[in-house]
Amino acid sequence: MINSFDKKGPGSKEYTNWLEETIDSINDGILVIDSQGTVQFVNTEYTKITGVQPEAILGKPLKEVRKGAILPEALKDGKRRAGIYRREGQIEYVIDTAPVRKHGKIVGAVSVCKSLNEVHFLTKELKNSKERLARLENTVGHMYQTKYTFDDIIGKDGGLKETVELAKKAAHSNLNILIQGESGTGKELFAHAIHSEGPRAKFPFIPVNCAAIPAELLESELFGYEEGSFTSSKKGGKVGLFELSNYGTLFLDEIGDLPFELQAKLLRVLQEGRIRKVGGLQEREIDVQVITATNKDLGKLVDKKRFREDLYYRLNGVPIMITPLRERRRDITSFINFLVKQQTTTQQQIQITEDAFQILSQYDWPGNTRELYNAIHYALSMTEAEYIEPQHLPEIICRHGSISNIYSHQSLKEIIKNTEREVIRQTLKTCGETLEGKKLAAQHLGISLATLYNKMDQ
Ligand SMILES: Nc1ncnc2c1ncn2[C@@H]1O[C@H](COP(=O)(O)OP(=O)(O)OP(=O)(O)O)[C@@H](O)[C@H]1O
Repeated sequence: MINSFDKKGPGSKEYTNWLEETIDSINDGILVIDSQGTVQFVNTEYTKITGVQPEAILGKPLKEVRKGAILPEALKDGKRRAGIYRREGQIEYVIDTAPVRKHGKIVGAVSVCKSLNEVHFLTKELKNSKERLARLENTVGHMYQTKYTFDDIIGKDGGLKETVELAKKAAHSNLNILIQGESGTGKELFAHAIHSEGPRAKFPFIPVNCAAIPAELLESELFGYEEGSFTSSKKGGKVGLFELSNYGTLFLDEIGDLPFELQAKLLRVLQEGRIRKVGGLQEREIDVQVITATNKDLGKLVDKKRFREDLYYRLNGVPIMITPLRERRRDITSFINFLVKQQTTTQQQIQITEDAFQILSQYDWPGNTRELYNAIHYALSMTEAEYIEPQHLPEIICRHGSISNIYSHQSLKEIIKNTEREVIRQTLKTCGETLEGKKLAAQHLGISLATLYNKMDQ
């Protein structure tokens, strides 16, 4: 050991003081006895752990002041002992003991004690961290899983059946897939179904909406960045979505909105199968199936030079076109049946009247299936009876179906009878179904009670 006491050397007062201070600053409790078993030294941590003050113990035989002390055994048998458990009130600790030898002769013994409170604390922390990690893994696992399979796709009209068949084949290929169709036609649903059908199903499915991420962030989101590559960059850098979806599927929604500068970078990644983080030098191989979707006409964007032609062909490995709902009207019945069944209980048998159905099947559905779903959910919450009628549908859809369209299949007699029945039903709903309510309803309608009963029976 090299220190400033070398001149005075071990044995000097300064040296002893320095040694005591050193031992005192150790994080474990230390107690030393001499060859007679008398306590010669305790450090501050020993008092902290055991609660025993130095004046209560120093210069006294350890066996007398600490009943059951094991340290004097080391004087007799010269053995080391480790991990002896002790408890002092709330404080738990473990002791290691060892004899102190000089020229082979036992001249004393030392014990080192460690508080278990810290160990307990750290164990608890570790347990919490493990639980947090498990929760995170669970959440992240769910985040990266698909929600739908091909079984969730409803309908087969207007070529949808063939589209599903094509998508199933594409799922087993390694080709990039481009899904085109109007908003709400089910492009994202198809992307989920393709991923869950194919061999990549057990790996991540990562959806990215290219229109929702600011252009200046998109590149680092997709490819990641190295630490310090820009002022607000995170410590340790960031893993990009391409890398996160390795062996799985990256779903780039609204690909028509991908900034032109990024299109060249995406093309490079798709051609080379390698990515390089923003601000990085190293390249990393990736194995990702890329599914893209757009409700824009990508071909037209190419013509207008707003989308790179070479990228368009790269992405369009398997082109999937989803027909708009107005061109597969027969599917509307399947959607309605599915939604009504899904939303109602077995006791509550809600049906859709012919008039309401006519309106739904003649409407153009610019928002496609999404709009139809919303309309049916709206109607189900508007009706209190067991059938959905035109007045329960969203106003915009009702307004669209003209009178002649709505009633085109009915005779005038039927229209009058149905309208009368509906007016009576609404009036009774307001006045009540009791005798008094019926009298009031008849009065409101300007008919006798007998006529009201008569019409109610029809
Ligand atoms: N054929 C279908 N069968 C069952 N549900 C469907 C079908 N098509 C669409 N849907 C449902 O309609 C809603 C809209 O679908 P989705 O989000 O996949 O459409 P999108 O084409 O991706 O729309 P956008 O272009 O606006 O992003 C979703 O709730 C989806 O589950």
